[in-house]
Amino acid sequence: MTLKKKPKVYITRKLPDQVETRMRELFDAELNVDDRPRTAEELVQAVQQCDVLVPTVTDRIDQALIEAAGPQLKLIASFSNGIDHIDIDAAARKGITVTNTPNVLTEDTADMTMALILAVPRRLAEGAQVLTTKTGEWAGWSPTWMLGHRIWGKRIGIIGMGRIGTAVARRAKAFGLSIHYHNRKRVNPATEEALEATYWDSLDQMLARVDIVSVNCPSTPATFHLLSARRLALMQPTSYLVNTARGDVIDEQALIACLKAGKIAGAGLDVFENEPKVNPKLVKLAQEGKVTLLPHMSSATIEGRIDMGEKVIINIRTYFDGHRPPNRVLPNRV
Ligand SMILES: NC(=O)C1=CN([C@@H]2O[C@H](COP(=O)(O)OP(=O)(O)OC[C@H]3O[C@@H](n4cnc5c(N)ncnc54)[C@H](O)[C@@H]3O)[C@@H](O)[C@H]2O)C=CC1
Ligand SMILES: O=CC(=O)O
Repeated sequence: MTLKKKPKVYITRKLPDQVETRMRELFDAELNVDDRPRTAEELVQAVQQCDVLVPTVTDRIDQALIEAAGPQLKLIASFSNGIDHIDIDAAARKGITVTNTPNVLTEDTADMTMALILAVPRRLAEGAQVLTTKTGEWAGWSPTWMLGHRIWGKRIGIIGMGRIGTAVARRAKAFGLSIHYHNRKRVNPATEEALEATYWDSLDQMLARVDIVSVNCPSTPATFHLLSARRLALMQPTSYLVNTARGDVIDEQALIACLKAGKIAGAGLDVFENEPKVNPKLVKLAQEGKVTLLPHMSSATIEGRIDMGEKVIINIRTYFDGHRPPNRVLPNRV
């Protein structure tokens, strides 16, 4: 699809300066310099005027919005890896192409997942807090104070052995964890062999046998509350749960109940069911040292965000040059 004039591109959030500069050069770009999240009404107005919408994970691109779009809207080039905020089927029905930005944030997200895997059993946030709130005063080293749990030699169970899950497995192996995973399908034998990974067809069985569970699958109808009250109850009381994927893969209320009852030892969460709201009960559990909470920042590196912007630009350019954009998301492929 070739446009004679520059495509009108509506970007919903502030992006790194160099990405915005390039977008201004290439497109008729409407930026959001104040970074105020756009309202549903503003998004409706935008899709009635722009050729390309560049949303992020904080925008809801649902069926109603897509149906309200004008005929000129051809492409939704999301500045995100996950695409659960977009109704891909509704877009396909309207002939709108959807793209995302995979790969470039894999390693950053895996790093932060590993950071949580280390932080929760080793009480990193609690320890850091001691010196932050007490203005540097503490009683000094003690043989029995601030004891956490060793992760070396333990078993990690990864749910979703895709790009990020595999990158987490590589890191975890280097930290002396044995790798277990559950995925829609088994990964190729070479990857399994390199990671010395054990595949569990049954998620239930894996949950009962591992010490740390890492959630790395997308949010889809099939993964909604995949970690339900029943499945959380299968985990060992000494085990930990880390989620850097999407909040709704875990039944958050059930997780809170499990943590309060001591049915699992702790959790590290970067994502929440009702972002940006965080359940106050989770905040309280964080204050008690039972969970470590991060504000959805697993992919937050400047390098990653610039690369994501570059991918968005390539997807838009390729589309308007008449080719299939490299990161096209197809319906029913989530
Ligand atoms: N916290 C953050 O800042 C970030 C979070 N993410 C999240 O991480 C997710 C994963 O990203 P990638 O690894 O790049 O995706 P990917 O598509 O490479 O991997 C996802 C894996 O999950 C598996 N899967 C899907 N449905 C499943 C199910 N029902 N049961 C078991 N396995 C299932 C897939 O087969 C695939 O192997 C994204 O969808 C996004 O939600 C991604 C980037 C940053
Ligand atoms: O959560 C972030 C993403 O890009 O997906």
